[in-house]
Amino acid sequence: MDSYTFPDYRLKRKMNDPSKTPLLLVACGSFSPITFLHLRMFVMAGDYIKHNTNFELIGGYLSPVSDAYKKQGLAAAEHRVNMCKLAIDKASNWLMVDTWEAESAEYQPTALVLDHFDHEINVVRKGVEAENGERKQVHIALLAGADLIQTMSQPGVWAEKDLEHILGQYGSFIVERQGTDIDEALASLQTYRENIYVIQQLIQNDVSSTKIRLFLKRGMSVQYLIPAPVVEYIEQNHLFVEENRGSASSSSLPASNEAKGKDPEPATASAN
Ligand SMILES: Nc1ncnc2c1ncn2[C@@H]1O[C@H](COP(=O)(O)OP(=O)(O)OP(=O)(O)O)[C@@H](O)[C@H]1O
Ligand SMILES: NC(=O)c1ccc[n+]([C@@H]2O[C@H](COP(=O)(O)O)[C@@H](O)[C@H]2O)c1
Repeated sequence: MDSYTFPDYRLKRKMNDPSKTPLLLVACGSFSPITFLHLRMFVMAGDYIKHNTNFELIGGYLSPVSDAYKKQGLAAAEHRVNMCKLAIDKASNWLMVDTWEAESAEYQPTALVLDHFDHEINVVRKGVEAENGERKQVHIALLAGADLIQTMSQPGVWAEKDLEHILGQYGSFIVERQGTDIDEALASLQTYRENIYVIQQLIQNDVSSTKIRLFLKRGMSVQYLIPAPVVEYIEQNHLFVEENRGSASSSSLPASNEAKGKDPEPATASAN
């Protein structure tokens, strides 16, 4: 990780409304490959935040998981990072791709990933400018689909202290997802309810990376389901033609892979 630098070129430097609480959204995921829904999640959250909260968004990050996650269908981190960058390059003025997780040789649990952002934003950069040169600490939050929050009630996938850390300290914006009963998913997370914001998908879109990989494997087009430069990149690099299965196992991986019908891996999420 010698060459790693935290990207901050699209972070808001000064708040528009200093009476609000500055907020940063972080989406952790495989992005194998990135889809329009991954990007829509940020936009839906942006609308929700603007109309329903007292937060002011100062930026958003995609954080592709490390190759050590070994999930079925996980393309090499280098490709996943490149695809994420191509997806946001010209299409967004506030989203960035952070490669800290992807460049790590080891799997980084989500709690540690959020700590990394907290450090970069609130310790290194001392938050964001509010008014009269004064700086405000930025609230860091996890942006995720309902299926991810559902795994938080499944035994062995998340360490209890990680849940406390993620939902108690940081909080989460959850986008509804077809096939997941949000009330059921939140039932055992009531302690953290005031830190969990549920966003309705007013136009249902259930595109997933799994479906994209399946189409590609069958030689079907994925045009208009994922960004055009990503379609081009996949073609040029002959990605997802064969399902690439993770091989090695690691004791620090969460069991969600198994729970979601992915490569079974032994579990126990670590915590800080
Ligand atoms: N259609 C969707 N609706 C709501 N959330 C989604 C959707 N697609 C992805 N997400 C969310 O995006 C985040 C990143 O997900 P990830 O890359 O693991 O996506 P995925 O499309 O579910 O992948 P895969 O199909 O490979 O399991 C997760 O929090 C996931 O819940
Ligand atoms: N214990 C944990 O920290 C934990 C458990 C499950 C998933 N996750 C994260 O959620 C994201 C999405 O994972 P899945 O693609 O397996 O749903 C990944 O970034 C992964 O690292 C973290």
